[in-house]
Amino acid sequence: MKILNADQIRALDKSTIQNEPIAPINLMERAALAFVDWFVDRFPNTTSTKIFCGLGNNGGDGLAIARLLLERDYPIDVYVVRYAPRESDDFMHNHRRLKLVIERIHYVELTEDIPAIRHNEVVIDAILGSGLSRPAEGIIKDTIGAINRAPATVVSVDIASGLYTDQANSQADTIIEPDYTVTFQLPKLAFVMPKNGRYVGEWHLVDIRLHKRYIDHAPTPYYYTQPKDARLLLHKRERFSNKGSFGHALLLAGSYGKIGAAVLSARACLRSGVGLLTVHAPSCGYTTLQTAVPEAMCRPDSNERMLTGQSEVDTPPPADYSTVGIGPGIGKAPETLAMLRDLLPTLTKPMVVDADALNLLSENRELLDKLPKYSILTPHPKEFERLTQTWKDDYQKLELLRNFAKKYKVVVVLKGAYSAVATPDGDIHFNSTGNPGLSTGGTGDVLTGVLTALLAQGYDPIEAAVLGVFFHGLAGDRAAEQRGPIGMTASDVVDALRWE
Ligand SMILES: NC(=O)C1=CN([C@@H]2O[C@H](COP(=O)(O)OP(=O)(O)OC[C@H]3O[C@@H](n4cnc5c(N)ncnc54)[C@H](OP(=O)(O)O)[C@@H]3O)[C@@H](O)[C@H]2O)[C@H](O)CC1
Ligand SMILES: [K+]
Repeated sequence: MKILNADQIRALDKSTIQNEPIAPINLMERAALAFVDWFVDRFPNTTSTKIFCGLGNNGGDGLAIARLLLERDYPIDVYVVRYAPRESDDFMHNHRRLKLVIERIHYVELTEDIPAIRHNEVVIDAILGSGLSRPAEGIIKDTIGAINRAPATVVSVDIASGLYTDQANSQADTIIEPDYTVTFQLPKLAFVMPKNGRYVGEWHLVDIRLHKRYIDHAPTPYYYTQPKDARLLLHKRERFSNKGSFGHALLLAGSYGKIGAAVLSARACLRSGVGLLTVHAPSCGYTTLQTAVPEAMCRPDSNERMLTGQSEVDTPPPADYSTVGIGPGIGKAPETLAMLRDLLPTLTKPMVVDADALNLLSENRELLDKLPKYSILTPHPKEFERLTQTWKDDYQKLELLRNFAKKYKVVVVLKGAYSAVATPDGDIHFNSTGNPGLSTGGTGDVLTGVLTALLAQGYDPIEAAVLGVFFHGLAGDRAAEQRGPIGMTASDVVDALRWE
C-alpha cells in the first residue's frame, strides 16, 4: 500500500471530486460517515462526546461527524475554535446543516471559552488536519494544551492537530496526543516515525473510496506492507520439489559466550524453509549446535573461541553456497575481521549482514564497497548510526537510509517499530507487524536466519527483506499473544514462525 505526501493527498482529493465525480460536500459526508462507522463500533451512544472543530475541511469533517452522531443519539457538544476570520466552503456548508439540528454550537476564541473536560468523556479532535502549514499558535495552541491535559479519551480525525503529515515537527510544537487516530484511506508518513508515537496513538484506516487510478499512478518512494501485500510475495511450493530446490545456506555465527546467537539464527533459518543449512561456528559451539539444531550441519572453526574462517573440516568455499548469512554473535576480533576481509571479494550472490559484521564494516569502511550488490543489511538504529552519522530527526534518518542503500546498492532493513526496508532504487517499505516484545535479545539473530533462508530459496532480495521482516514481526505478534510482550523470548519467535 502506498503512502502519499500532503500535496498528493490534496491532489487525490481533487482527482476524486473530478473523476468520480462527486461534489466536495458529499466526499466530506462520506469521510464523516466512515469515521462515525468506526466510532460507533468502539463507543456506545451514552458516551459524552466533545467535538473540537477548526475552520478548514478537517473542521468541516468534525461538524458533519457531530450531526451524524446526534442522529445516533450521542450526547455531544460542539466547539468551533475560531482562530481566523475565514472558513472553508465545506465547513460553512456543514455549519449551516448542523445549526438546523443542534441546540447550540460553542465558539472558542479566548482561553476562558475552553470547556472543562472530564475523564469519562471522549474528545474528537478535528481542529487541523493534513492542511497544517505552520505550528499551532494562540487559541489553537491553548485548546490543544487543554485537551492534552484532560483525562479524557481523545480520537483525532485524519491526523492529530498540529502534527505534520510528511515533515518533521520541531520539539517546541504543540500537538494533540490522541489515543486513536482514524485516518482516511492511506497511512500518513508521520504515523511510522518513531518520534511521533505519542502524537498518533493507535491508528486505523477507513476507506472513503478515493480515486483508485490516481493512487495507482502516484509516484512515491514510500510503501506500507499490509498482510495482503506480503502474502502475494510468498512462493508456492511445487509438489515435486526436494531439499535441493530450496538452497543450501551458510551461516557464519557465534563466538565464545554467544553460541546462542548461532543457535537462534540457525533454528530460524530452518523454520523459514531453507533446504540445507551449514553453520560455521567457533569449535566451542560444535556440541551445542549439533544438539540444539540437529537439522543443521556444523563446520567447526579451527579457533575455539572466535571465527577465523579456517577449519579442519573440508567443505566447499562460501561462494558455492546459495547464500551466506554473517553476523549473529561473531564479535569483532581481528581474526574475524580478517575473515570478513578475505570473504567479501569471493562472493557474488547477495548475502545477509548483521550485528558485529555491520560494526566491522563501520570501522573498516573500505569493505562496504566489497559487499555483493543487493545484499541485505539489518542494522538497528545504533548500528545504522555507526554506518552513517547521527540525524536530527526521523525524516533526516530516512534520507540517510535511502542514500546509503542507493550508494552501496544494498537493501537495508532498519529495525524498530515499523522496520524500514530501503532498496537500492530509493524506495522505503515500512513494515506493519511486530510489537515492543520484540525488543529482546536474540530477535535480530532470528531475523538474520529468516532472511538467509529466503535468499537461499531464490527470493529476490527486496522481496526477501519485505517478506522476511513481515513474517518475523507476525511471529513476534503471535509470540506476544501466547506469552505476553514482556514474557516472550527470541526462541518463542522462532517457534511462532508460520509462512502463511
Ligand atoms: N484527503 C481527503 O481525501 C479528504 C480530506 N478531508 C479532510 O480535509 C482535511 C484537510 O483539509 P484542509 O482544509 O486542506 O486543511 P485543514 O483543515 O487541516 O486546515 C485548514 C486551513 O488552516 C490553515 N492552517 C494550517 N495550519 C495552521 C495553523 N497552524 N494555524 C492556523 N491555521 C492553519 C491552512 O490555511 P492557510 O492558507 O492559512 O495555510 C489550512 O488550509 C483532511 O485532514 C481531512 O480531514 C475531506 O473532508 C475528505 C476528503
Ligand atoms: K485533526
